[in-house]
Amino acid sequence: MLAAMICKVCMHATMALDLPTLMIVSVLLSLGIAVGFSLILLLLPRERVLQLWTSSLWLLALALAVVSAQIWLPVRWTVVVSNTCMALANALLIHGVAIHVGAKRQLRLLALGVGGYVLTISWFALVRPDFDVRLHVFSLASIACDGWIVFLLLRCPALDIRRSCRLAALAFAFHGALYLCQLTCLPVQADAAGSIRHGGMAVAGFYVILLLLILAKCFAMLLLIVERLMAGLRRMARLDGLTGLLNHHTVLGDGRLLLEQARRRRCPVTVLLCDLDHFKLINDTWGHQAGDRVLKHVAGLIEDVLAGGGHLASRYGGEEFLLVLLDCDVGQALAVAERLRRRIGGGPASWPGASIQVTTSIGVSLADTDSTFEQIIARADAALYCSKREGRNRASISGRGPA
Ligand SMILES: Nc1nc2c(ncn2[C@@H]2O[C@H](COP(=O)(O)OP(=O)(O)OP(=O)(O)O)[C@@H](O)[C@H]2O)c(=O)[nH]1
Repeated sequence: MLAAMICKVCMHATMALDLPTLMIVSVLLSLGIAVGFSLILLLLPRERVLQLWTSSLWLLALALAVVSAQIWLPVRWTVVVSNTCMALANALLIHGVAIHVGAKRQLRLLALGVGGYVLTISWFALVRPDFDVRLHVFSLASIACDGWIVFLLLRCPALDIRRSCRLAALAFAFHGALYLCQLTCLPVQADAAGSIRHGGMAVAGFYVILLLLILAKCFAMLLLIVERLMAGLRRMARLDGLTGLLNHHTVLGDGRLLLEQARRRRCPVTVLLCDLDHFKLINDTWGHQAGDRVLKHVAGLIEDVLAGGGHLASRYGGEEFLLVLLDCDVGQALAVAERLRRRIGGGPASWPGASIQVTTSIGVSLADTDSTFEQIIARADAALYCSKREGRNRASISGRGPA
């Protein structure tokens, strides 16, 4: 009974859907989507990908409007103009996806594709008019664009935007698959002169599903932008804006987690608290911006020394850095502290007209079995104080004094 009802509805839709109606629906829909994207662009005017996709959607709306105007304009020229707009729209879409996933931009290949497509369509519209060939070329080009986009989305290296990339790839893959079906399974096509009814329910169904998939693609594009913005916000909330290391709040949370996991696996954890020596003097001598430069320089050295190994590196306060070393006993931690101290003391930060020398004092504290993370940091702080008291530019171990 349900199947009969669905059949009835489809039959009704088929009878109601002739090509001009469908074209008007498509134009209105694409205009609505383009306006929607433009409104979002007003909120995010610097979003390069959104700029490209919004332009692409306006071009798509223009292409459909030109096709709808075939009743009043010379058909051949409307075919050329609408297909040119469509090709440019797809090029902007692909370019935006490439930027979104951080892939290499292939502007030359895109320009070649657009040029080749427009020339082929123009040939079969102006020189040797042939509707069937044009339709096949259009379908093949759509499949190629969707395939290109799916390829880019699935190869996206960033973990934090991978979910939306996969969902969007699905929408584009369905869109491409629909054109593949059209190319291989639909013998009778609707054209400007005819109506969808000539093609029967299959052709009407194709156009209805096509509209739905275009909507799905647009939602997928929004999803891509939303997830990337959210990932950016999450990153900003976790990191220190100046150095790019973890910030105070994040290292406390991540450190507690790391400590719990390490205790379960019975592997040692050590905390290093580093404080730059006489940093106020650097600010007073060279200015605050030079001080910032030194902080970035030191952060780079810390990242270098701790590369790999699952350790945490953070900017704990103004000129204080807290490091949490996983799977490191006191001896290994001290070796890391010494390496870091020598790297920082051995290579001055470059600043216009000067190179600024800085040293660091370090406190080292091993996590025992029952202290909280905060208590371990407090012990590292006491050891750091010991290093400062003993003359700076040295590392001290909690409870043992200078190494
Ligand atoms: N440029 C810059 N300076 C900062 C920043 N955060 C804190 N500071 C400065 O860091 C300096 C820290 O000074 P103090 O706490 O006296 O420490 P110190 O001069 O390093 O002396 P010791 O630690 O005893 O060796 C202050 O002058 C702060 O203004 C920052 O983000 N950028």
